[in-house]
Amino acid sequence: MEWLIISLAILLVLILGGVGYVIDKGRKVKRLTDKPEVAPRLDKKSDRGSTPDGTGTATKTRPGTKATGTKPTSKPGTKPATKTTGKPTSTKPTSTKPSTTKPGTKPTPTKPPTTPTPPVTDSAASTTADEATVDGTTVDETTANEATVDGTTVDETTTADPAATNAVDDSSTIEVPDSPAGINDTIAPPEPELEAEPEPEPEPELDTPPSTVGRMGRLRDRLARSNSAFGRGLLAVISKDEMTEDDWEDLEDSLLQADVGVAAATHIVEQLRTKSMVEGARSSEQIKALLAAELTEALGADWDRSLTTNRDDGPAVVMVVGVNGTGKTTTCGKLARVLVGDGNTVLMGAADTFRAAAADQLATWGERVGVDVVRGPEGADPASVAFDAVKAGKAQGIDTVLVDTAGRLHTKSGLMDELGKVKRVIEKQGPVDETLLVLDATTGQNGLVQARVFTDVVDVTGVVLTKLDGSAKGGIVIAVQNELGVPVKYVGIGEGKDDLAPFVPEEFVDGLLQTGS
Ligand SMILES: Nc1nc2c(ncn2[C@@H]2O[C@H](COP(=O)(O)OP(=O)(O)OP(=O)(O)O)[C@@H](O)[C@H]2O)c(=O)[nH]1
Repeated sequence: MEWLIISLAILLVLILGGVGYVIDKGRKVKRLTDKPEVAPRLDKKSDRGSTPDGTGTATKTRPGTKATGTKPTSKPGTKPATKTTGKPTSTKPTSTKPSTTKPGTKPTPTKPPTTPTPPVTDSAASTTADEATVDGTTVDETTANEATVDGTTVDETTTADPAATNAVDDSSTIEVPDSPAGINDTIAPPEPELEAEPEPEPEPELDTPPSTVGRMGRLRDRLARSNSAFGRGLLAVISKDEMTEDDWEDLEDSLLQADVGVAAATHIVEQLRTKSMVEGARSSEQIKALLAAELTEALGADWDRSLTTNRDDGPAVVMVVGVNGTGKTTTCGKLARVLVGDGNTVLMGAADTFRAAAADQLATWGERVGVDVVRGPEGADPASVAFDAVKAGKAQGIDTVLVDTAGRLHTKSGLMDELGKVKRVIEKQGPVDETLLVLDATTGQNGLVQARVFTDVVDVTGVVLTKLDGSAKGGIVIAVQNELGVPVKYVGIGEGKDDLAPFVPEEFVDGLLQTGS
């Protein structure tokens, strides 16, 4: 009996042992078969990681976040390890979406590829830790990391969700190279194309204006053509064999028609009659010679027609004034050429701020001979422009500053006062050496009325008689001088750039009577 009990006990132990072994085996088998079940849980978590906002997934693909050393897969769609270390080849410089950050975490600021960003591994690690928390279950860090590094899971996610794949790709684009050298290799900005050195503009060829010496003589034919009626009328009268009383009267009429003026015409005829009688001149050639001498005398052969063009203590200042359209600006331009041709340095001041084109016109004239123009904005105070021009001329050691002024009607007292102001303001810099009144020869006696008003306001030192080439009334020169008591210093005999000549009475008369031909 005792033996039987012992045998049963042994049998029981054996049975229990066998059962235990089987159970244990079964558990092991179960554990083995249960392991894949973990994956769905982790997959689920991975899915959550790529939640609708698309964040998290990209971070998970980063091999840099590996904690267990599990081999990353190299399936398509996953980023090769080299990319996480910032290797340049697949970096997409355009894709720096902050969507690669997890909700609640600070979005990675979008930065240009060259801007260093925080190390990816740190960010990824913290993301992994966050996941462990977000999961809501107690997941040890290793499991969390496993989830992170489970290439299969990630691959499934990225394959299933193209957007997530993009996110993965995008995430890699914000990764920075390990070294500055890497940066340079990858995203060095394209070499800026060196701009071709601009060809230096060729120096404009400057004109060399011809000397003014004998210029009027060279232009005598043009003067003769214009005044041919005047000249022919005079010659026709004096070509008679013997001058009668009527002939002397006809001669006086011819002078009056040429705008010589009554007093001057009467004086000229009286002088001529007397001299021809005294000298016994009878032939037309003799009378013609006497007439030429008389006209030259009337033109004031002794007048000082020189222009002050430089001074020791600063630039000579020449102001150009007159009514609208007489040719002031043109005269300034031509005069600049004359002065340059005579060896002076010149600066022009565009004080005609009323007519915008005047300054441009002046600049064009200046460019041809290398003369600068000081100008102000349209409508600027002409006095201040004139002041600035003279100041600049002084600073630059210029010989002559030419100041063009706006045309103004002599009847407008406000405008005439303005002219007085311009002169006074210039005088704060130094004296105005010359005030040239520009008169249009074709306006005849009306020009004299204008001239009188101008001389009252500004001290006119000389007259420029323009458009003499288009006038049959060359006698105006005599009238102007007699009326104003100031000499005609220059005459305009055409629109050409060098058609301004210093006035020389002998040559004027020569052109008129064709005595030299
Ligand atoms: N035929 C001829 N035309 C001239 C002469 N001088 C000037 N002109 C012309 O006269 C016109 C007026 O000349 P501008 O110099 O513009 O006259 P301006 O006095 O400055 O004019 P405003 O500024 O409006 O007062 C232009 O067409 C010139 O070419 C000249 O001696 N002969």
